[in-house]
Amino acid sequence: MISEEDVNKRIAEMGAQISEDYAGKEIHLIAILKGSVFFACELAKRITIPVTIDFMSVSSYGNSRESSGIVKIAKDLDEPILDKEVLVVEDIIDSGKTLNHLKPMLESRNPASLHLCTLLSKPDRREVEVPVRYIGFEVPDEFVVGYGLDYAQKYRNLPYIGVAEEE
Ligand SMILES: O=P(O)(O)OC[C@H]1O[C@H](OP(=O)(O)OP(=O)(O)O)[C@H](O)[C@@H]1O
Ligand code: HPA
Ligand SMILES: [Mg+2]
Repeated sequence: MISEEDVNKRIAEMGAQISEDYAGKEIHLIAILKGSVFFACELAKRITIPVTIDFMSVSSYGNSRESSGIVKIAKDLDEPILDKEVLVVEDIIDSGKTLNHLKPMLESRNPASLHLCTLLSKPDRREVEVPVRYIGFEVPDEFVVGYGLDYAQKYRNLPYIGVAEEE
């Protein structure tokens, strides 16, 4: 669906935009495991202001193509986010349930600011609205894999975005 070249080009643009928007500040990236790790690493490399990074593990899809609706926190952040400029990094926003659950939880820890950044967004599937500051690509309603996105834990390592065909 999206070639390796196009993904990497877009991530470089996003990194430049974020560096400009947060000029003079430090940015604290929160990557949501596991899907966003590939994107978060590429993005961090393209940000030219000081960057720190932390990880949180939540999962609602398990091995299926549909969100269970239950957002399970398997690992919390290592560091407090009080007074930090926080950017939550996701690989995809689909129903919106994951971020809808996470955003108020993180905001209650009083960061200086908190915005969302996602490589992909699937607007046709949205069940709850979440305000997203940075979106790499809007994609149609197909189950996508690659660049961190899995189907039953596989295909995360593809360097491009593809579509998982129905069996
Ligand atoms: O907008 P939503 O419908 O909530 O879907 C988006 C979330 O689902 C995926 O995670 P998943 O639960 O599959 O965990 P994973 O990152 O470990 O694959 C993806 O990485 C997002 O975190
Ligand atoms: O399209 C998708 N692909 C992989 N994981 C996902 N999690 C939510 N939507 C998707
Ligand atoms: Mg997944």
